[in-house]
Amino acid sequence: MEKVVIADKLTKKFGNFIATNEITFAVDKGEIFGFLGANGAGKTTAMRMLCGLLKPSSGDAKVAGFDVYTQTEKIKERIGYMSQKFSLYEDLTVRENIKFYGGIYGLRLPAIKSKTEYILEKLSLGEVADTLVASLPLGWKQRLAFSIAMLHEPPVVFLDEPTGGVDPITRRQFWDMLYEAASNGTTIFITTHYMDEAEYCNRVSIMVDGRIQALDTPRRLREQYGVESMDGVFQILARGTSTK
Ligand SMILES: Nc1ncnc2c1ncn2[C@@H]1O[C@H](COP(=O)(O)OP(=O)(O)OP(=O)(O)O)[C@@H](O)[C@H]1O
Repeated sequence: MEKVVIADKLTKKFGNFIATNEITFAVDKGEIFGFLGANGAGKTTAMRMLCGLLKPSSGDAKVAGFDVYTQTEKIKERIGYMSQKFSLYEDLTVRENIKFYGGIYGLRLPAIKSKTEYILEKLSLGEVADTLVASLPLGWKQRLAFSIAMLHEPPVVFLDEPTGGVDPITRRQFWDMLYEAASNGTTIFITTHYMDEAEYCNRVSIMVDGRIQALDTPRRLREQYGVESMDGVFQILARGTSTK
């Protein structure tokens, strides 16, 4: 199986403080990999290193076959990225946002046009194509932001708490998009605080104080810790408490 994200003892120190401590894992092509941890565990730091935005202190990592020390520009071209504070322009329309980001990702005008039609149709946004993004419901904005992160058809997409602030049904609709992208071979690397979402991942890692404390399928983690849900696993590992 092709490995799309590989981290080998990847470490980031800020002065004497070790934010990410020798994390090691490999994510398969088309896998949905959940990257969990309590606030301050080091997830964002790790993700920024993998996206080529922050130089590691030590260890190695490759994303889409490129090295995080020496090939950061190539990595940036080949990844999609969406954060909780996703960067849609609220004062542009849906159509204008797609066009703007298409241009940033280097798509030509005909490709932008066909992608625009595809996204409008797929997300049933035809009626609001010329409406300002500011007036859309949050769940619609999140799905639009994900579609825009996928405009240049990256092999891997990094999602940093992409579904914050919406209800479980709206989150589920977002996850339908993730499953479809993954089944088409896109690798999904996602952080979340929602444990229903952790259950949806193929595999989950849980970080505590900069280290990966557990990494397996949700089912095997539940079995290993003898609990009914990923929330139970998370409480034991990340919060140091048991809810059994
Ligand atoms: N530039 C920096 N300089 C110093 N310390 C930093 C810096 N960036 C992050 N840290 C520290 O590293 C630790 C890990 O932060 P990080 O943002 O990676 O955690 P996180 O798991 O993403 O948390 P959250 O879920 O709150 O986003 C925190 O204690 C944070 O204060």
